[in-house]
Amino acid sequence: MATINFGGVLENVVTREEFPVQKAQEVLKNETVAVIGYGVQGPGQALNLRDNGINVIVGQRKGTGSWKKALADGWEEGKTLFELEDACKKATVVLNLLSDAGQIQAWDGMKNHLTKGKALYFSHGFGVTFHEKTGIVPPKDIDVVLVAPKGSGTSLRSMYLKGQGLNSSYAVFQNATGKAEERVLALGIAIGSGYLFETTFQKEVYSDLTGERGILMGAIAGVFEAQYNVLRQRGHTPSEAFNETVEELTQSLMPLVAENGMDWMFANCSTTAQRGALDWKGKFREATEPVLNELYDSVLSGKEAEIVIEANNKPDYRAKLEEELNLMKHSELWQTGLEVRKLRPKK
Ligand SMILES: NC(=O)C1=CN([C@@H]2O[C@H](COP(=O)(O)OP(=O)(O)OC[C@H]3O[C@@H](n4cnc5c(N)ncnc54)[C@H](O)[C@@H]3O)[C@@H](O)[C@H]2O)C=CC1
Ligand SMILES: CC(=O)[C@](C)(O)C(=O)O
Ligand SMILES: [Mg+2]
Ligand SMILES: [Mg+2]
Repeated sequence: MATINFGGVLENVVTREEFPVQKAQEVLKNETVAVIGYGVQGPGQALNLRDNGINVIVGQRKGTGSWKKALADGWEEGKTLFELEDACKKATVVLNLLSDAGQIQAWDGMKNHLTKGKALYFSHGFGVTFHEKTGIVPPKDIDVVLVAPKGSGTSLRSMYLKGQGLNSSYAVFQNATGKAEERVLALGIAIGSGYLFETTFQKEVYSDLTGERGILMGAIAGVFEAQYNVLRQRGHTPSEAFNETVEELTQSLMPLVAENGMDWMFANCSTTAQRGALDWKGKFREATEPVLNELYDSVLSGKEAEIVIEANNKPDYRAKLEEELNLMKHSELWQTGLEVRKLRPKK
């Protein structure tokens, strides 16, 4: 484990250099790893594990779209693809990658198969942290661990195929066998993480729910809409409003931030832009900090978890969600985006 100085704060980080895939293979050589759920994280983690030479099977409800996807990805019914509970029974390590709401419904059936010495793994601290709402309380004689890739399962897979790796956080909630730590690190590396940073189940879920509702998804989608609307109301064309709000950010400026930091992006913009952006940055920070605090409180109190669980329990939830996403897709802003993306020159 390397200790890294992050701007003056020391943290433990595990990289592929000190914990190579070969070591993960060695640690997991006698394990049967079952990936339960084949939605977004399921395929990314299962395929990376398979390509890394781990003994992996998939558990999924038969007849669903995800089951068909698993078949298309080369998992074979009765050999490497099973019903949920059959896979849990065969496994020594169970990766619970059902949707957070699905985990609640499937828990009673799954927990019977979590016998002494097995390991139960999550990619979110949700179920265990909010156990009063989810009912997910693991038996005491198993290991309970977490590896949470900090990005979509789709990226986990595509980055792995390019030889890169998404970063993931990891945590041990329960160490019944004395081997939970090496098991979780081996799993973290074998699912294709670039490096692993240490956390707890609680810290993971509080930061994750805040991040996705905040800047990663909710805030950025909201601020995009606000700026696009203002530009449109002030007489700008859709393409101008879109390019000045989204396209320039994703195509030019954020890649510069990703490459070398915010000051580097600023340094590569005009002095006119730098002056104005530095002056307005504080105003945006002050306007949004109270909203982000309100959000964090709502996460901490369990209200956000409750909203998600309740929404998912409605029978028409998927259809309603689909409708909301469709509304976004068909808005002028994102229809403009569709056309703008087509205009990007191809290699
Ligand atoms: N989507 C992502 O890329 C990320 C997800 N995570 C976490 O990973 C876990 C899995 O998330 P996703 O892959 O997004 O899940 P998902 O929403 O794609 O669903 C996964 C699977 O759960 C199954 N499922 C849903 N309800 C069920 C039920 N009642 N009974 C049995 N099966 C059911 C579905 O058939 C689907 O195959 C969650 O804990 C999530 O918070 C963490 C990081 C990123
Ligand atoms: C992709 C990810 O890490 C998220 C946004 O937290 C999620 O999908 O839950
Ligand atoms: Mg996340
Ligand atoms: Mg999340």
